[in-house]
Amino acid sequence: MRATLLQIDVDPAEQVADRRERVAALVAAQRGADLVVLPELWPVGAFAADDFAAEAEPVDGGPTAVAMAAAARAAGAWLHAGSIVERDPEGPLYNTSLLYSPDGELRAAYRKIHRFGFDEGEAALMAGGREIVAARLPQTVLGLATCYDLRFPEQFRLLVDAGAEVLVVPAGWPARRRAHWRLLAQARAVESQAYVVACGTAGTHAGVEQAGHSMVVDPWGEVLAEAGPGEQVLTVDLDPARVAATRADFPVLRDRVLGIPTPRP
Ligand SMILES: O=C(O)CCC(=O)C(=O)O
Repeated sequence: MRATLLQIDVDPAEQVADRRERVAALVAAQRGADLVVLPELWPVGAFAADDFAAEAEPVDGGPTAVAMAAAARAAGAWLHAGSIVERDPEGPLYNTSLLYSPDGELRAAYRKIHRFGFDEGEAALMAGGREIVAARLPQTVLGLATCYDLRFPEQFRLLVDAGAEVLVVPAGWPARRRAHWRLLAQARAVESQAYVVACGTAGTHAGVEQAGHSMVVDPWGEVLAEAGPGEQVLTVDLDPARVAATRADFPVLRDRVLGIPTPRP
């Protein structure tokens, strides 16, 4: 299973509509990939909170959704289109990831559960999702999480319980915490005995330098491929059978002890 990560440079000098068109062409050019992955909030920038409301769009029929559905069709690949600022018809904004099949059908939408910003930015402006999302592909089962979610192992346990074998994590991770990015991606892979496909952005927007260094980690925790700091296309072959093999050879997930009550001193 060939995965291609598109680590996009989110440059505020580039208009959102221009970036959307450029990225759609880049996705469409990835023929031969089984799965193409984009980062978190690449149209607007994960830290461009002042622009969230203006750039918010619906999941059905919004400009990014339309462009990504067409790009998935052109590439003939599954497309995890990173995330958009979703404007729900009921009002709230969400940080929502979109997954398209090779025929351009929307197969899953995941609203980021853990909002980043400590009462500012995304945490103040967006609502949080309440649903664990896993999606079956012909080759494997994807588990969806976004950026800050990487810090919350309990979400990944629920994804494992939902059958996930490849954990896809689009991000807009700051360069300042690049060491955490690598450590957490490897930790989630080791504890889940699953692949982690972590795709971040490059460049600097809203004054926040991005970490880049998108990576694919295997179920043993080894980094199979890693990008540098700039815009980059990173392609890696995954073997979904390695997930079951790792879980069978070293069956820690089987040894989980559940239901121990939490003491209330
Ligand atoms: O957890 C972090 O250090 C970064 C999280 C983040 O930037 C985000 O979720 O947008």
